[in-house]
Amino acid sequence: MNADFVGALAKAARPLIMEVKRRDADGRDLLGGRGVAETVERFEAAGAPCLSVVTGHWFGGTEDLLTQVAARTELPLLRKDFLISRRELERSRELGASAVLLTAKLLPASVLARLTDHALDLGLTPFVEVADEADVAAVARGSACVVAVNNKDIATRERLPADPHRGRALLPAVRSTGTRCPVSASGITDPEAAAELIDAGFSGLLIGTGLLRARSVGAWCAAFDTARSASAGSTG
Ligand SMILES: O=P(O)(O)OC[C@@H](O)[C@@H](O)c1c[nH]c2ccccc12
Repeated sequence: MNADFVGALAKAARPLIMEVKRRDADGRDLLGGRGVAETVERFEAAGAPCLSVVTGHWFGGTEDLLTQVAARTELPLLRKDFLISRRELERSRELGASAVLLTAKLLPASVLARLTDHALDLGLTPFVEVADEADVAAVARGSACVVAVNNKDIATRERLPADPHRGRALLPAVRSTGTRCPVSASGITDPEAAAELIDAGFSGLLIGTGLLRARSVGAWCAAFDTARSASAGSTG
């Protein structure tokens, strides 16, 4: 269905991209015995505007996981994988993705630009992940992209703890790409910290582990809402 990913995120009451991921970087199960259908239902019930689906094998993902999620929801889907070719982007669209991960750290700038253009030609939103200023400098067609700061490092296969300050420090550079949609991704587990990132100026957050491990996604989101209204009250 390839629905509008950025539009859905922009109008969401809770701008949380909720992620379906089978395992963490150390191979520990994240679905907690739930099936894909139940996981999608939990996220939809909590008002997710869009979902991320990890098809990357580091995290126990497969293409079939995207097919399964796409069969169960109309929400716009981000395919999270280390995509490196035009063919993979075409395949992502066939499988039902609306947005595709392009990892700046992994791709030479010219390839990143070419894949960004190809994604846009296919009607897919480029979700460009950056981790430092050099990555940000390589972003092409920023105004048409989601630009997401990854708080973890792919060089260590995301096994080391996240650096939550990375996003704040990089935000001015991220904005200078022209993106309408700066996102903070990875390692966000606590609703108060999530609310602070929105306060700091991110338009969306991508959260996998924190929500998959939450006993109740609804309660996590309610705590997020409370933390946001508390900070809105304190700033006037
Ligand atoms: O589970 P976390 O810490 O909330 O992280 C989500 C997401 O950012 C992470 O899964 C991710 C970041 N970069 C990726 C690249 C491929 C697959 C997955 C990812």
